[in-house]
Amino acid sequence: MKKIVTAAIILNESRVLIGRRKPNQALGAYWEFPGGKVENGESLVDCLKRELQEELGVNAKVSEDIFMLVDHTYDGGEIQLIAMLADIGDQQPVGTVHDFLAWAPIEELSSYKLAPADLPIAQKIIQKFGQ
Ligand SMILES: Nc1nc2c([nH]c(=O)n2[C@@H]2O[C@H](COP(=O)(O)OP(=O)(O)OP(=O)(O)O)[C@@H](O)[C@H]2O)c(=O)[nH]1
Repeated sequence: MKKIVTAAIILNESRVLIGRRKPNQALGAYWEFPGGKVENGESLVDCLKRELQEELGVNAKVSEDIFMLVDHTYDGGEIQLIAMLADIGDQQPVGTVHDFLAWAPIEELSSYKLAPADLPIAQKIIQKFGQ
């Protein structure tokens, strides 16, 4: 069954927050947007708020609007990745699942090894929020 995965676009001035997956995981050492799988009965917004609390220790405001929806098939199966804007104000994220967090300059987003499903989202971020 297709996994529904939420992903947060957290902007701070001209940077966006990304996390690096641990090397021993599926898609090890790829960078991704914070987020994760929707649980039974959970709304997209509630899912992303929960994941941001778990992964970054922040209480985020998540937009109801979908920034971009990407269907992607990995060897391990199909995902539908749903990116939404999220605002964490001046809270400092502290990573609990990624081995690194980075505030990537939007202009440099393409130089990170992003999870393949994230590439169209990164392109849209660059178009919309880049210089
Ligand atoms: N959180 C997040 N997951 C992403 C992104 N792009 C992308 O392909 N994914 C994939 O979507 C799935 C999200 O699952 P998860 O974060 O809840 O849990 P997980 O890594 O343990 O996944 P798994 O249980 O399938 O191994 C993973 O397979 C992950 O590789 C992204 O930008 N953010």
